[in-house]
Amino acid sequence: MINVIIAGAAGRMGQRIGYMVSQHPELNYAAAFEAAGSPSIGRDPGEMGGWGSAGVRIEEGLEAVIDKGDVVIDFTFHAATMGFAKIAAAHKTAMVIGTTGLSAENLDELKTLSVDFPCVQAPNMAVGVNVLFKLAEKTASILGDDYNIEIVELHHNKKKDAPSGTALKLAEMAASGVNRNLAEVGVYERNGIIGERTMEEIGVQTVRGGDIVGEHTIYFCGPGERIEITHRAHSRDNFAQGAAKAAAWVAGKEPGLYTMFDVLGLQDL
Ligand SMILES: NC(=O)C1=CN([C@@H]2O[C@H](COP(=O)(O)OP(=O)(O)OC[C@H]3O[C@@H](n4cnc5c(N)ncnc54)[C@H](O)[C@@H]3O)[C@@H](O)[C@H]2O)C=CC1
Ligand SMILES: O=C(O)C1=N[C@H](C(=O)O)C[C@H](O)C1
Repeated sequence: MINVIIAGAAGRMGQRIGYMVSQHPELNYAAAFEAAGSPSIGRDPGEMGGWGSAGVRIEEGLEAVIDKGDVVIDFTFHAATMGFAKIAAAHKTAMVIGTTGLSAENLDELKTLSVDFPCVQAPNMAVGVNVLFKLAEKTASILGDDYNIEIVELHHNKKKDAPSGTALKLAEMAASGVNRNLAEVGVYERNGIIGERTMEEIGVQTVRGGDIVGEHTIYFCGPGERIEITHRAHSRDNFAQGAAKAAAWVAGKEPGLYTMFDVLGLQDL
């Protein structure tokens, strides 16, 4: 069995990942931890989530549990994630990172750290979204420069980062399909007398409200027609299943930075 350590075990994702790990035939829920001072410390994450006993108690900090597992699954907060990655790299323990809001500098640092440990990092671990990433790139490359590309994402009112990591990755994939650099053409807000839209720009807009789990639409708007491709998450379970799948895949792999395309075999599509 592969022993799994779950970071942020009391969080919305940490809870569902715990359940999926407990159900996975190759995975064992070996340890859980939370931030210092969390009221969940000492509690059983399964009992907290209402799915039975996980057989572990939530501890404080990764250092307390790092020797108990083969892989750390992290869906927490970007500032914390980079600290966990340093600890996992030092212990050569595999990691699955689903936390979003990582900066370009964070991702560069992760790449450097990954010479010492195998790590899967992806802003969305649902199968359907990873297919959508590929569709965005292909559709953009087929339609070319005559179609305006716009992305709209909707999430719950507790989400801390914007735009979502998924929307940013969608924009990056579409930009790659039309040979543009997202850093140069991404537009994240429009307000006032902004003038006509340029053909090059790729718009990314954010909606926050209620308990929306996550929705992403990419629009290709051309002369006389438009294509809209939407992914809607009905619950957090697809993300959590993807995280469990990634953990089973990455344990024992060679050091390196991997994505869900590697886990799902979509790299060459
Ligand atoms: N890649 C994917 O498929 C998905 C990624 N996410 C991302 O996962 C992250 C978490 O999302 P939610 O679960 O909704 O948030 P949440 O706020 O419900 O859970 C985060 C948990 O991390 C804990 N935490 C924060 N700092 C910590 C630290 N230093 N040490 C240990 N635990 C710490 C918090 O106490 C909390 O329990 C976000 O960045 C979100 O965008 C969410 C869904 C899917
Ligand atoms: O915070 C969330 O909830 C989600 N975050 C991810 C993101 O930022 O893309 C993935 C998913 O849409 C849910």
